[in-house]
Amino acid sequence: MEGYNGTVMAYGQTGTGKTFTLGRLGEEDTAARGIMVRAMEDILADITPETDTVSVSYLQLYMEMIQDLLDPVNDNIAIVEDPRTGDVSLPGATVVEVRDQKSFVDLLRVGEAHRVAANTKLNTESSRSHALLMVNVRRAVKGRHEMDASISGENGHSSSIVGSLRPPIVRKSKLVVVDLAGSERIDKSGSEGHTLEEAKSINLSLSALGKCINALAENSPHVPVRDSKLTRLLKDSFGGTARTSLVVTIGPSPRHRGETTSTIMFGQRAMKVENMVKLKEEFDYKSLCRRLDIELDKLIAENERQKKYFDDEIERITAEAQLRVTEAEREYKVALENEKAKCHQEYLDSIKILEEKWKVHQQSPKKQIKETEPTSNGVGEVQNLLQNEKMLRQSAEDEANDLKNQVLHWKKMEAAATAEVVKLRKMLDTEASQKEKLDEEIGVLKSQLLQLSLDADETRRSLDRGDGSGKIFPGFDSLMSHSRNSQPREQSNGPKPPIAKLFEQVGLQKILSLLESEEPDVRVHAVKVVANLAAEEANQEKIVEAGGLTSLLMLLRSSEDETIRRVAAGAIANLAMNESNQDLIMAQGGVSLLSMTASDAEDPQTLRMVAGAIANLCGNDKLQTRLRGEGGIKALLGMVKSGHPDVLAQVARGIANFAKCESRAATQGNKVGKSLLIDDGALPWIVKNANNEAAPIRRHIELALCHLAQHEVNSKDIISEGALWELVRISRDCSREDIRMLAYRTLTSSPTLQSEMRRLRIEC
Ligand SMILES: Nc1ncnc2c1ncn2[C@@H]1O[C@H](COP(=O)(O)OP(=O)(O)OP(=O)(O)O)[C@@H](O)[C@H]1O
Repeated sequence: MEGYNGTVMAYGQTGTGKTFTLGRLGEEDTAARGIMVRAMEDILADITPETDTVSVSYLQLYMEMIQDLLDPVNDNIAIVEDPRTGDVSLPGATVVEVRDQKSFVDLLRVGEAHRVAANTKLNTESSRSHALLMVNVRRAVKGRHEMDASISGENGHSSSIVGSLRPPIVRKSKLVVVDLAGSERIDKSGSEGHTLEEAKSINLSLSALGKCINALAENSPHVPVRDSKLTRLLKDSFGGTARTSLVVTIGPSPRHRGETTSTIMFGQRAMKVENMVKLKEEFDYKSLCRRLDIELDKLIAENERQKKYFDDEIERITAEAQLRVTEAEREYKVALENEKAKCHQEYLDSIKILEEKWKVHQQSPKKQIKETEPTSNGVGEVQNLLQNEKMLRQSAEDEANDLKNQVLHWKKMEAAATAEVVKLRKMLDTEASQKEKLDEEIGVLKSQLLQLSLDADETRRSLDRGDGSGKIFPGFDSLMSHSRNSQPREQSNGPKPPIAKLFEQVGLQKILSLLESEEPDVRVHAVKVVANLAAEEANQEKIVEAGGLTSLLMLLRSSEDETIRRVAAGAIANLAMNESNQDLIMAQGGVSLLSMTASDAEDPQTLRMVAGAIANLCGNDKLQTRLRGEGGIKALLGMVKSGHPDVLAQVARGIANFAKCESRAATQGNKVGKSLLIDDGALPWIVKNANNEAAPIRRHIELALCHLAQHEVNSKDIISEGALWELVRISRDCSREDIRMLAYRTLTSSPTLQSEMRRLRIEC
């Protein structure tokens, strides 16, 4: 009952064994245990203490008051209905967690002791109240701990962030066992006074229950659940979402013929009520909140760490640049001072030399008169010295200019360093805003994935309910409409479906990359989205081009999750509608992977998807031999074990496609030998199901048989396996005129079949 609600009710005349059937503890004789004890044994046997909790409330409805049988002082418990889900609960009731069978039996004993019993004429221990045992089982769905682990990993990969926003799922199951008070006629039970009031109250609530059952059985738009507390409490149990079993008890005495008839009629009416069993899963938002808090703390710490790193880096670069500028200025000043000092010294030395020469010249006048030439020589020397001084000045100026240039160069470098710092700051700002954008994008992606997953689950549930629209699950839709030229479904007149929106906003590449996510849940959602996209013919080529087919085949090969394999197979089935994709599927070993999936799977829906994919490949003339060589036909025939009509319909379609291709090849002279289908042992199954009551299965098989019989070399097997009789039946009775005519033409054109028919005196 994991994730589902269940109800067991016992209804019947007083004293006929309702409490006997439901409530016996069977302490001395285990064979005498009632349904309550046995049900709890079953539940406890399936419990894993790490993930599951089982809790019990035990109540009685007495005179329209709900009393807690585990705490009788609490005798006016209110019924609360969840306006969103319609679930009924009793928050005021005592809830006791049950860990073993013994503690449960002790609880039942306490409850039974408090149950109001009064003597009536009919039953010395007649229960005067309706007793309700409520067992709640909560199961944390597997795999969440892995997600937690990845969140606590060092570098939060984006896919793990996506996963962290998916709340853990709790599967809630509720079993309600109702021991109704006796349905009796007041005069028979001899009720008087207070007991009469009890009887009236009991009859009132049971008649309210009867009215609800009648309304539901007749599909009446109004069901009067509000007429009594009993019907309000059991609202979910009839015509709701629970699996409901009704036990009716009757007395063997002819005296009670009237009660017996009305009890049986009650049961018959109740059998007409159809419930829609619904899986109860809830998100565990508290645990998600805790996880997000941790995630947030981590992101804040990471953000602060990065900010500090960049601040330190800016400080370091600024200090370095400053140091280099100061060093350059210092070097320049020293060099300048040195050069100045050197020039000054040279200047002083030159002056000194000149002064000395001048003195020598003054001290020897005669020589000066005699040597007219030397005088002119002295002037030349001065002129030379002045010339030298000028040159020295010039070189000092040049060097000063060099140094100035150097300072200019260093200043430029300082400006470049400052520009680099500004650039780094800008880069930081850009990165921060990109991070913000990415965070937003991830948020959108996560909510879209969540929404899509809910949509996909909802459509799948709708499919399971089979509400007949036939267009609920795009994968299913396309799978069934296997015509290669099928028109694309609804064009863009109306609002775009969520998948198409996601496709546009997120991009195919990103969606496909999620197929390889570490997170199992993200993989599940991603494969569902890809399967939905693959249902649209317009997307199929893009998916294959972007490597989606390879990823889907990889999932078939490596995933251990049944849902992933089922949805991946469905997506492959849709892609296999296209002829060029069929070649690619074969080339990438798709047939072996599909066969392997078929042999491992038990879920009929997985088998249906796999069979659908192979059936599409069967319709390709060029792939016949390879498909069969890689075990495609064997895998297809192996799936008939499932017995599920949806699976059988796909198998039959595959066989019909294959037989048609073979017959075409035979007509064109490309096939000589016997049918590969017959070699692989398909004929006995074909004969057995040629008259299957499900029209889609029957139609495909009839076609397959006609195609097989068209090739003369198959005739002997057709006769020996008894398929001739089926062909004759098809030619006479088939409601589809085209198939009827095909069978007739086949029979009349085959010499071997004709001679056998003459031998058996059969006429078409
Ligand atoms: N299958 C059975 N075999 C033997 N004894 C039975 C059986 N069914 C009922 N009884 C006996 O009949 C008596 C009445 O049964 P029980 O109390 O279960 O009836 P009930 O339908 O719950 O009555 P009420 O509606 O008045 O509570 C009990 O003594 C019980 O032991």
